[in-house]
Amino acid sequence: MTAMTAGTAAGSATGSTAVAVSLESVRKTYGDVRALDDVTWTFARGGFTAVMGPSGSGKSTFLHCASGLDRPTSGTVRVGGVDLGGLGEAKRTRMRRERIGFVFQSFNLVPSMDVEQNIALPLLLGGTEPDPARLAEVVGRVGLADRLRHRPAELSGGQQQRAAIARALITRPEVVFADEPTAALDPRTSRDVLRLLREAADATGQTIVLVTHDPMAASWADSVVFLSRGRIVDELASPTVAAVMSRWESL
Ligand SMILES: Nc1ncnc2c1ncn2[C@@H]1O[C@H](COP(=O)(O)OP(=O)(O)OP(=O)(O)O)[C@@H](O)[C@H]1O
Repeated sequence: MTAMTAGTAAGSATGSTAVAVSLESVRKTYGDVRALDDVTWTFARGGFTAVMGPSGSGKSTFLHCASGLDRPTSGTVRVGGVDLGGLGEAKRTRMRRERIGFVFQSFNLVPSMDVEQNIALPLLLGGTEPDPARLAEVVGRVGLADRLRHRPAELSGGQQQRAAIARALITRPEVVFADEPTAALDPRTSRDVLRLLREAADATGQTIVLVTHDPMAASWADSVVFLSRGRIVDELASPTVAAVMSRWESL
């Protein structure tokens, strides 16, 4: 299969032309290893895209570079039109906190804080108190209203991930990056988490980029992009579990 050098994922299906995230000729090398090899891609606003590929194909590197957690060796990454490469560390940190949401496999909640404090953390770190109405809305959406005074260790894995999703959404970020968010969850709990991400795209026009190994999780997306050896090699629109598995076989 030949490498695709450009593409528009997900949100193109909605007719939106606004770009949430773009990568242009992005490379990331570690010594001799080309973890990302000339990747050019755009994520349209309001789309839900899954990123799949074999182990070592560059998925985490892709997510880290696209979200500003890491800097590419060369190339340009823009979030909401802002060139991340042109920002100093303080501005990049602020951009990540205010305009980008993150959800990780291991939840990454602060153990000493209760659920409400964890959800409000991006705002507290920025020196602002959460708006009570916004907090109530997000807490209601993830179904944790009766757990606000609990610490993470007192919650199930699914509840912890729902708290992490609320934390990712509290600032109304334009894009949410999720790295294997369902890998530690059972199928039913995984569905709850994926439904929340789907709703974030459908109801509030947020852009979702989901790295996953799981065809079922990928089938919740509008589109799947496949990475192989640091390059985007395929895209599948309107994915079904069977279609994802079939494409996967051909990678
Ligand atoms: N910090 C690093 N130092 C050296 N090599 C790295 C580093 N991070 C990633 N790599 C290499 O870059 C390539 C892509 O790694 P990456 O973690 O992005 O793949 P992945 O698709 O996310 O893999 P997995 O599904 O196993 O998590 C691999 O060859 C990996 O060994």
